[in-house]
Amino acid sequence: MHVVVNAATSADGKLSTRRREQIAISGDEDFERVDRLRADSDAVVVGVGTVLADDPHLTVKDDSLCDQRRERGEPEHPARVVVDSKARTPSDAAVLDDAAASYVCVSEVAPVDRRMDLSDHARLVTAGDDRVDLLRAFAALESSGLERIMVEGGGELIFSLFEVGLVDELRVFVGPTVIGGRDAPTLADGEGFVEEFPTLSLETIRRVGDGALLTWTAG
Ligand SMILES: NC(=O)C1=CN([C@@H]2O[C@H](COP(=O)(O)OP(=O)(O)OC[C@H]3O[C@@H](n4cnc5c(N)ncnc54)[C@H](O)[C@@H]3O)[C@@H](O)[C@H]2O)C=CC1
Ligand SMILES: Nc1nc(O)c(N)c(N[C@@H]2O[C@H](COP(=O)(O)O)[C@@H](O)[C@H]2O)n1
Repeated sequence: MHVVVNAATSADGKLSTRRREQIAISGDEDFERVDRLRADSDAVVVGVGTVLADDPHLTVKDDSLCDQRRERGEPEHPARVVVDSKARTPSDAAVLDDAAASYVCVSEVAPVDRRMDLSDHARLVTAGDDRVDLLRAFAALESSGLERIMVEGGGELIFSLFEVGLVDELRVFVGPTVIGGRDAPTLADGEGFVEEFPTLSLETIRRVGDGALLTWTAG
C-alpha cells in the first residue's frame, strides 16, 4: 500500500476558517492536479469531520480521466473512504451516493442502528474500540484491493496517520490566502507531537498558479 496525503493550506498553514467552512485555497491549476491524483488512486480517504464540514463527493471531475480509468479496467472513480469512529456520517452524505464504491471505517462504539443504516450505503470496516484503529482499518482496505491511497484530510486524521506511521508521501499546496485564527484547522492537528517528531524529506518544490506545491516523502 502507498499512502499519499494531499491538502491545501493557506500561506499561514490553515486548512479552512475557524468556522470550519470549506474555502477554495487551490486555484484551477491545483484543483486539476488534485483531480489527476484522485484519478491515479484506488481510494480517497477523509475523516468524518471533513464530511460533516464540506459534504465532499470525492469523485474524479474530468470525464477524460474517468475514461482513462475505464480503459485501464478500473472503476470510473476511486472508492471513497470515511474514517468515522461513531458512525456519524449522514446517510445522505454525497460520499455515500451511487457514483462510486464507499467504505466507512467505524469503531466498536458506533451505535448499532447507525451501523445498520450506513451498511445500506457503504461497506463497513470495524477496527478499534473507541476510535478507528487506522493500522487495522488500512490493512482491511488493502485486503479489499485498495493499494494506492490518497488522503484529503482533515487535520485530525492527517495527524493520526503520521502518529501511526502510515504516511508515505505528503503533497501540500500552499496558496496565496491568509486565513488566521487560533481555532482554524491546520494540516496536522490532533494532540500534537512533543518529542519524536516525524521528519520528512523534501522531494520537489514547484510553482502552481499563485502558490507552491511541496512534495515530501516520509522516512
Ligand atoms: N484545505 C484542504 O485541503 C482540506 C480542508 N479540510 C478542512 O478540514 C476541516 C475538517 O478537519 P477536521 O475537523 O480535522 O476533521 P477530520 O476530517 O480530520 O476528521 C476527524 C474525525 O475523524 C474521526 N476519527 C476516527 N478515528 C480517527 C483517528 N484514528 N484519528 C483521527 N480522527 C479519527 C473522529 O471523529 C475525528 O473527529 C474542515 O474545515 C475542512 O473544510 C478538509 C480536507 C482538505
Ligand atoms: N486540494 C484542495 N484544495 C482546496 O482549496 C480545498 N478546499 C480542498 N478541499 C478538499 O476537497 C474536497 C471537496 O471535494 P469535492 O469537490 O466535493 O469532490 C473537500 O472535502 C476537501 O477534502 N482540497
